[in-house]
Amino acid sequence: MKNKINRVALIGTGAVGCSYAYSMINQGVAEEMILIDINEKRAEGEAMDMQHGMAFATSPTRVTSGSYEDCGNVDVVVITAGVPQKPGETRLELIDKNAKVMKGIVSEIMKSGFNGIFLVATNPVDILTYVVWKESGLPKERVIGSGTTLDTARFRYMLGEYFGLDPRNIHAAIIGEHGDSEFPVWSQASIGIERLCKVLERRNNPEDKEQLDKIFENVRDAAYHIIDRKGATYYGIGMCLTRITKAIFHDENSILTVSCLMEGHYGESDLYISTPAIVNRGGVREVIEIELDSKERDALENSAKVMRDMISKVY
Ligand SMILES: NC(=O)C1=CN([C@@H]2O[C@H](COP(=O)(O)OP(=O)(O)OC[C@H]3O[C@@H](n4cnc5c(N)ncnc54)[C@H](O)[C@@H]3O)[C@@H](O)[C@H]2O)C=CC1
Ligand SMILES: CC(=O)C(=O)O
Repeated sequence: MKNKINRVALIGTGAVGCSYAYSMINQGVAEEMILIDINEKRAEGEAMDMQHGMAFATSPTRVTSGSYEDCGNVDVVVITAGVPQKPGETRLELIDKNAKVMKGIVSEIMKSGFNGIFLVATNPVDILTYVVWKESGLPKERVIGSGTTLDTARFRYMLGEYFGLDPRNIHAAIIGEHGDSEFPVWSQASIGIERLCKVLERRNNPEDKEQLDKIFENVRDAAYHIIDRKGATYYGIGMCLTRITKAIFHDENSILTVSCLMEGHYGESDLYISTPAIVNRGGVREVIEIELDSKERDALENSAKVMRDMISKVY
């Protein structure tokens, strides 16, 4: 029996969208990708460019450019359309422009009869994922934000560098807003199968505390540091979006720090925020409410307040 064809529509073929598409075709995650952008010529040119590398792909992906009408039979719509930050600008400052863009896009997509999973990356991602959920009317499980997947990946990478270990052995997460109020869950971090607090005890290195605090600051401010240097960030998020898409198409039940709807989790409701969640073919199978210490609980409350204030500006 032939396997089901995995189809993705990508809305926004700018730096983030194309990094995602390039990563997707190199990892052979989907059989079909439709590239859509308000700038139709750009989407067409990007599709042509990617098609021309297909002879060397691990497995073939049919890449085409198209329009919103083509979204009717795709499984996942990934949204990376909208304006990015300028140097020094916060993600939250993008809300007015990008909320308008998002509402227009979702309305067009829903007219196509789309009934799959939305994966949103446009910033401010937690707020815009809420907007997509509201405007689409789709079940919460099927509207996911990339959230702090990228921040968690940065965190694991930098901790890996510090301890001289493979980042895949670092089990630690950044949660809350994908933005300035995000925070690390130190209380639950582990290295391999050992709790981080035990590792630190054993190392007994007086510099560790200060260095770990610095690592978090560098993670939180990474986008600013990169934007100052090269104008935008896109490869990291491209790989994160590929990772989430893979968890969906391979029905992985993987735990990722995506942005999900809170329904009483952590005492919060009616907002999207990042927390570990189980992702599979149905989208978010379960939001995991992890135990936080009192400082982390306060940080989550603060992030949630930022989200609520921003949502009240849109609705
Ligand atoms: N969630 C995350 O971790 C990250 C999110 N981002 C966000 O991703 C977004 C995109 O960033 P870049 O790709 O660097 O920007 P870009 O300017 O390179 O690309 C944006 C694309 O969106 C298209 N677009 C704009 N309005 C549209 C509409 N109504 N319909 C269809 N397409 C439309 C533009 O034509 C352009 O091709 C930004 O909001 C940025 O902040 C960027 C990095 C990480
Ligand atoms: C731009 C952005 O959201 C990031 O690189 O984290």
